[in-house]
Amino acid sequence: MAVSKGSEPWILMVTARSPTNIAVIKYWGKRDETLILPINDSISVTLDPDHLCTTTTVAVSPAFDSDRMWLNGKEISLSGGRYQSCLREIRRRAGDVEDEKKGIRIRKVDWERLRVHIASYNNFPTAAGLASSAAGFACLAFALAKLMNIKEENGELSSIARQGSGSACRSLYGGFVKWVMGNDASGHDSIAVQLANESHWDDLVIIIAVVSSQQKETSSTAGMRESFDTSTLLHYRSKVVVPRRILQMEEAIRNRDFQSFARLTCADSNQFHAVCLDTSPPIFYMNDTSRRHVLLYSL
Ligand SMILES: Nc1ncnc2c1ncn2[C@@H]1O[C@H](COP(=O)(O)OP(=O)(O)OP(=O)(O)O)[C@@H](O)[C@H]1O
Ligand SMILES: C[C@@](O)(CCOP(=O)(O)OP(=O)(O)O)CC(=O)O
Repeated sequence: MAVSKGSEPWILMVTARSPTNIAVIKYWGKRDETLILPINDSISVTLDPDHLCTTTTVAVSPAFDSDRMWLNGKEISLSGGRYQSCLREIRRRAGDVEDEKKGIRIRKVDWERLRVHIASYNNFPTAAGLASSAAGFACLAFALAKLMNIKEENGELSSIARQGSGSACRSLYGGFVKWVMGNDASGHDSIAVQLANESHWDDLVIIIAVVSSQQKETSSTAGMRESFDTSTLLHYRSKVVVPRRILQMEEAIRNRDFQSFARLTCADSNQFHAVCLDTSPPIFYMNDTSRRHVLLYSL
């Protein structure tokens, strides 16, 4: 039983902050939509949390009668499969929690019954192509894991964040991160691993130019589903191009070889947009400003 010394209803809270990550070899396409298992490995750079980040507070109290969430101040529904998967996976692993000062003791079994409230803020545009789902679900998984005293083992937290949004598994680590696609149908081997920490290449500067803060017309989830179903280029890319590029990108990062890093990043981003164009009906994520910049950087 969850108990407290006093008669007042108690509340326990945890606040966490997670940065977003930008893929330099992109994830686009799932082999399993429910578990969120990708068709290729991907590599990203995690940004400094002082810039683009999510801040999430999670709270538990016997006074709460349902799980609820507010995103950027507005209540959102938690009925979507992704939020439910994260909550279920976290509750399954929850441990005992004791707060001696407040006189609160929560046993492992209590977590099935106790409800949580979640408040999350992104300090950058949501659903606009800046990986809000990555920072958001990484932060959610991390904050809930702290609240419920979960011991992180073998990338388990990255596997839970992945079930919220694929790219989120990479935001749990700083520096350069690879999401290994894995082979197993259970998804246990589809986790993120750190390739190099944030100090490895500390004179690398990332500039984020926000060319539009409007919500995208096609979400990443819907877009990659349509590409998977209709684009032949996507399947060629995932089987032939990406495995080669992953090795080249790992080498470029290891050697801090900016020429190769920039060339591969631009080539992979352009191929991702080519896959979107090869999708039926085609998807356009670039606007006139981003198109002008792609031309500028290719010169
Ligand atoms: N802080 C957050 N906490 C939990 N979920 C979030 C948070 N921020 C965004 N999301 C979820 O992620 C969705 C947006 O994901 P989507 O992949 O479409 O856009 P993005 O991640 O901003 O861009 P991209 O994937 O192209 O980089 C939102 O509609 C919401 O469901
Ligand atoms: C273009 C991308 O940013 C797509 C990210 O897609 P999401 O991770 O947002 O998709 P879901 O797994 O369906 O939530 C490339 C990348 O981050 O690797």
